[in-house]
Amino acid sequence: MDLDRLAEQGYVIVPKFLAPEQCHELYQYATQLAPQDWQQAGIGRADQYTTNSAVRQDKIRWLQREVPYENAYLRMMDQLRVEINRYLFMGLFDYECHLAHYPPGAFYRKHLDAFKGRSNRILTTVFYLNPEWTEADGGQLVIYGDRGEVLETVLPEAGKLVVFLSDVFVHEVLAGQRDRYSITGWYRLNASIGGIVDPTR
Ligand SMILES: O=C(O)CCC(=O)C(=O)O
Ligand SMILES: [Fe+2]
Repeated sequence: MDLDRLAEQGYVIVPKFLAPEQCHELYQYATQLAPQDWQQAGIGRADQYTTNSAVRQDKIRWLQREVPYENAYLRMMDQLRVEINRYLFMGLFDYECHLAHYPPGAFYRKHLDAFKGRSNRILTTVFYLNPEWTEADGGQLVIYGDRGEVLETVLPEAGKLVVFLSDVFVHEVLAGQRDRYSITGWYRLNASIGGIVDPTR
């Protein structure tokens, strides 16, 4: 992964972050989950959490260390965290992530993943699991610059990882024609102060 690029432009797109076999396993895992394994995605954290289908319509599943397939991904992202800290001195403290499933037609309107000075979400990672995704399938991630210009339009293709600063880049997920699977996560700083434990979600 090109950490210089991340440092320079605030985001990086890695077309083949994982080998095809690893992507395929995660894809199989995500697609065989039962409806009760998923929850309606919301906006906001902890006591500010609400669901709002006008803003986002995906279903999510927080990954847990107790589930082997899920732990494997978490451990890999832990390694990446150490690498980023070593190289960019970011002091990232931990990582949380969820699987996301966007059924056909589902979207996530323009948003930031964190607000300046208000959140401990520092870096967003999005990893895509979708084999043979084409332009016609839609479901692109659009990343905007600070004047509202389009910086990147990203196809959610299997193996691709996108990493960006959570409080800098407005982004959105366009509606697609197919079921769209991804793993979205956040590297966080430890914002616990005065013995008050900061909730992870
Ligand atoms: O799936 C994507 O491309 C982005 C998802 C996203 O923006 C989020 O979950 O906050
Ligand atoms: Fe987001």
